[in-house]
Amino acid sequence: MKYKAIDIVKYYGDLKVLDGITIDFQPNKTTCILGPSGCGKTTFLNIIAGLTDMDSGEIIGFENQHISYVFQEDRLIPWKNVKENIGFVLKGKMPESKIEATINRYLKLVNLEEYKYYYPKELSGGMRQRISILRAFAYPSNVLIMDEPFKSLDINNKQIVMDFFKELMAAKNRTCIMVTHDMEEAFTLGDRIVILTDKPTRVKEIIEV
Ligand SMILES: Nc1ncnc2c1ncn2[C@@H]1O[C@H](COP(=O)(O)OP(=O)(O)OP(=O)(O)O)[C@@H](O)[C@H]1O
Repeated sequence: MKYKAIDIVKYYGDLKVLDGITIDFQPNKTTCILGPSGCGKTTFLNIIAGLTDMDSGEIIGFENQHISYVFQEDRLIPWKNVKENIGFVLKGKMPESKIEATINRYLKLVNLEEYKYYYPKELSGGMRQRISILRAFAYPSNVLIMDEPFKSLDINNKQIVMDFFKELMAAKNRTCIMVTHDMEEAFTLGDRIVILTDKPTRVKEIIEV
């Protein structure tokens, strides 16, 4: 499967946010997108995910794909426990009988089995973000979109969650597109790094790691 964004242009009113962004995404690899705050990274991810319309350009390969999206802050449902939060996205995606086993397998992979019946408010920020990432991986998607998933974490938790992300990427083939503003994070996790400029937002450089 080829995943491409070709010459994407996006305006919000008179503001030209994206000025012809072209990127090839390598299948089953991680592409990190780096750029200054407000340059349009989230907008670009939303266009790929089909959540935001573009003014011109072409998105190839993402249509009819199962996409998992991890947002900057965890989007766990507060009144559901860990098991229910993961089970919720798996419902209808696999036989009911497989759901519990899938949840157990993923929780075990990250040593969070004992938190299965905890509610989000009973978990640390790092644990909640790990569950969000875990949920994205448990969902049978082939594309994983992540918008600064480590942003809200302190330095210790960030390292834990980044290691965990690498473990999950190694365990399962996914094409991952991750936005970050942290160069070190991009070099640690990315196979390809795309650097965007600001005003107008274009691709400045593509680095193969
Ligand atoms: N729905 C919207 N309507 C109007 N303007 C918007 C909308 N969403 C974003 N913008 C503007 O578009 C620009 C890009 O926003 P976007 O959130 O995509 O940038 P970003 O690079 O992800 O920012 P950050 O790094 O701070 O998260 C900003 O100037 C923002 O104010």
